[in-house]
This record gives sequence, structure tokens and C-alpha cells, in this order.
Amino acid sequence: MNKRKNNGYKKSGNKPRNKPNRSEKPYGKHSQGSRGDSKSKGKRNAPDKRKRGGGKAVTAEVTCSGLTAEGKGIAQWEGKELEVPHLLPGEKAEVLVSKQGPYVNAEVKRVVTPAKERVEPPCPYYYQCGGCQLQHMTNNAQDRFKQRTIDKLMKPFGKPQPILTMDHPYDYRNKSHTTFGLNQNRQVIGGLYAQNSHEIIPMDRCLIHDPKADEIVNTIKDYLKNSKMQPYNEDTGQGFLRHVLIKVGKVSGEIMVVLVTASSEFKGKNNFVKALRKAHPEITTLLMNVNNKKTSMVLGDQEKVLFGKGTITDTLGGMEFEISAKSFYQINPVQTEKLYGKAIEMAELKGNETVIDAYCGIGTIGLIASQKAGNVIGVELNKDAVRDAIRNSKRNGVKNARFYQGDAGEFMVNMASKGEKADVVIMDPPRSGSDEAFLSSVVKLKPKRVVYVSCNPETQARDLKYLVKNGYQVDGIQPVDMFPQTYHVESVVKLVRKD
Ligand SMILES: C[S@@+](CC[C@H](N)C(=O)[O-])C[C@H]1O[C@@H](n2cnc3c(N)ncnc32)[C@H](O)[C@@H]1O
Repeated sequence: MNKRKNNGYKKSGNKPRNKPNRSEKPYGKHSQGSRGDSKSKGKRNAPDKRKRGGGKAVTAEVTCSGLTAEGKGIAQWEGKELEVPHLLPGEKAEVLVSKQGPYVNAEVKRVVTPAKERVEPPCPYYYQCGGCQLQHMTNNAQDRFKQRTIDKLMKPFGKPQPILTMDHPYDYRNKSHTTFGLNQNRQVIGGLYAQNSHEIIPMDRCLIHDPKADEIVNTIKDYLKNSKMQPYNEDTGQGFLRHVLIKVGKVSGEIMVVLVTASSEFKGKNNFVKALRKAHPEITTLLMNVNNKKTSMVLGDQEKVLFGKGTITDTLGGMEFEISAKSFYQINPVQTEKLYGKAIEMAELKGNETVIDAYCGIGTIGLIASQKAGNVIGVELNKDAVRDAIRNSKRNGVKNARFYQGDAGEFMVNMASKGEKADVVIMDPPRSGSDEAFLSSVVKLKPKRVVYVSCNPETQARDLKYLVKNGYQVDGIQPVDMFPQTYHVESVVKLVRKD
């Protein structure tokens, strides 16, 4: 996709009109407790002595007129459109505004007239962390926001169904990733990065993580505090433990812990492994992943199993799936059941179709669909995921599925050039969406139906435009809330050939 020019394709995501907050300070003290509090009204628009993100901050009173696709409040200030995190439509608020080169930063200082949709975020780290963006809204307001987002993006293609929401929209993430470091007092801390920054926000509990994963991380943190094992320092390149990745099989109860370390020499390994297993006998496998590069990528190339089989197994859609450390597996299994159910319903399989499962990961969608199809062809870039998919096929006794490693676009071009046939294409690309090589080959292969699953409806809408221009029409749009408390929304779209 990167090779293409002037084709309407662009990198995913919104270009922020404000520079993203590097290290947003909590305003918990006055977010809820000070509703309607007018203590500092006399200071409206007065220059604030605090410096924000390098620029001098001024306080301004603004009124929020709507929300961006990332859930930030939109407000006008001095002829500019501000994007203010944690501000809700209709609210009047004092905001701190600072300029930094071409960017304008804005953050809420005090909400003057809170909206009825505003709630106290249950997470104490919410205003610092940035991992969630919507916790200050009621669940209903979050649902409406996501519905509006999808309705707007999908307007050219049809009316989406009501979003499939989650009954308990917390504790859902089966994968957690914690970064370790030292604070200014050289004490060990572990937590998530602040939004758009490498500043670690120390935390003991993330309300959307599986609680067991956080318990394990806290044990590792305590171990570090009481041992010679040092967290890694990104600036100096010194230290050992960079991150801990945990994957939990929500149905199986199996747990994988991956220690991401800066070197392959693990001093005190036996003591560590013994202590961790004693504290958490529920851990079924422990791996060490060596990442000695100066990179923001979490996982490195070298992987070593310290105990267990090196993978976990979980159940989804009535089948068992083996999952490696580096393979993609949907992070919210409760909602994934609904998502896959819709995707397979949209595929309208009668039993004799050739189905392509493109961007197939560990083969989940394709293998579940194989029970209703003639045969399934899966393609995926990640080698570990393809190995998992092949193993998963055998584990479930599936005889009509084949999996290939490679770029989905190239694979489809190859299929199209050989004149091969496909009745249904199910595609589930990463956030950046698909590419023209892939989409143009779909058009050549002429499947009767395309089912497009996406975690980024913005790139999905771009790709739908291509398919609609080239012989397809949209025949169903189903949003699914896979990521409660965040602005992200998943969407599955059914396309059928016009002829
Ligand atoms: C959103 S995940 C979907 C995986 C799977 N369908 C599922 O539901 O678990 C996207 C997958 O696309 C893979 N991927 C990314 N770029 C790719 C490419 N160019 N060709 C094939 N697969 C790719 C990723 O490794 C990842 O497994």
C-alpha cells in the first residue's frame, strides 16, 4: 500500500489538529467535585503561569459543540477548533490552552456546567493514562458516541445496525502489557505509558485488564523491589526487565507470561521462576523474549520458553485455539463471539463454497467458518500465527482448511493471475486497512460476497469505497463494541456483487 500514490489511501487515524498531550496531568480533584464550582471564575482567560507541553498556557472558557472520532470535545477558541480530551458536548469549561509550534494543546481545568452524561471515572489513573478515553461518559453515552461514529463513516453505504454492546464493559482484555522502570526516587514502578509518551504511569490495576493478569504483574513488581533484578532504562540502555506481556485464556484459564528482557543473560532465573510459580500456580507457561533494540516495539526476535509449552489454548466459537506470544488473538473474547457470529452469518455459507480468510491470524474465523463451507484458504503475514493456524486446524480435526504465510495482497494477486476462484472473501486487516493490490484482486476474483471485519472503520470506509466503485454493494453493517471505555469500535460489513 505504501508504494501507491494519489490513490486516496492514506495512513490510518485522524491527523490531530492539536498536538496530543504528552503527559496529561490529572484533574480528578476538580473534574467532578468542582462541578459548578466558580472559585476561579475571575481568572477566566487570564494567562496561566503554568507551562504546558513547552508552550505558555492560558486559561480560556469554552463551550463544547461535539466530539471528535477519538472522543475529544470540540470547542472554538480564538478562531481555532480545539480538541479537548474529557470534555462533553454542551459543557462549559475552563481549559488550559498552550501553543507549541503549529499545534495547540488544550486540557480541561474545570468543568463549569457538567453534562448529564458525565460520570466520575472508576479508574483512578484515567486522566493520566490515556489508554481509555471515554470513562468520563455513562455507558449509554459511550454507546451513542460509537453508534454516531459508525453511522457517520458508513453514511455513503447504508444504515448500520445498532451496536452490539457488552453487559459488563470492564475486565475484558485477555492481553495486558506492562512496562517497568524506575521513578525519580529510583523505586521500581510498573504500569502503562501515558498517551503518546514514554512516561510510565505507575498502576496496580487497570480496570479493563483481566484482574488475574494485574495480580501477576504486581507479584513481579514486588519481586523486582526485593531482588537485584533491575528494570530497563530506555535512556541509558541499562537494566534487564523491559515489559511483561500476559495472555489469559478466558475460557481455558490458561495463562502465558512473557518477560521481555534487554539481554539473554537472566541472572537469578531459577529463583525468579520458582517464586513466580509458587505465588501463581495458575500460570501455565512462562517465556522470555529478548528485545535488545532501541525500539518502541514491545517484542524482540529471540524467544525462549522457561516453563510450560510456550503457548496457551483457549476456546472460541466451540473450537480450541493455540496461541503463541507473537500471534494476534482478539482481545475481548465475549464480544468476539458476537463479532464472528455476525461475520459468519453474513458469509451465508451453504456448505460448498471456497472461502478466503484473509489476514487470518491463528485461523479463528476461517476454522469456525470451515464447518459450514466447502473449503477455506487462510493467508497471514505473521509466521508464528500461521504455524498456530495449521496446528489449530489439526487440533480441531478440520480437513478442509489450508493456511499460507505471506502478504495478503500478493497472495490475492497471485490467485487472481492464476484465474482461481473464491465464492466468499472474509477479510480482517490491521488498523491500516487493506491495500489496492488486495482489493483489485478481490474484484478480479469476483467472490459473490465479501465480509469485511475491521477495528478501524475509517480505513474500512476507504476500502469499501473502492469495492463499491468496482462492482460491489453494501448489504449490512454491524458495529460491535470490542473495546469498551475506549473510542475504538469494531465493524463488520457485508458486500455482495451487484451482478
Ligand atoms: C486484526 S488481525 C485479525 C486476525 C484474525 N482474523 C482474528 O480475528 O484473530 C489482522 C491480522 O493481519 C495480519 N497482517 C497484517 N498485515 C498483513 C498482510 N499484509 N498480509 C497478511 N496478513 C497481515 C496480522 O499479523 C494480524 O494477524
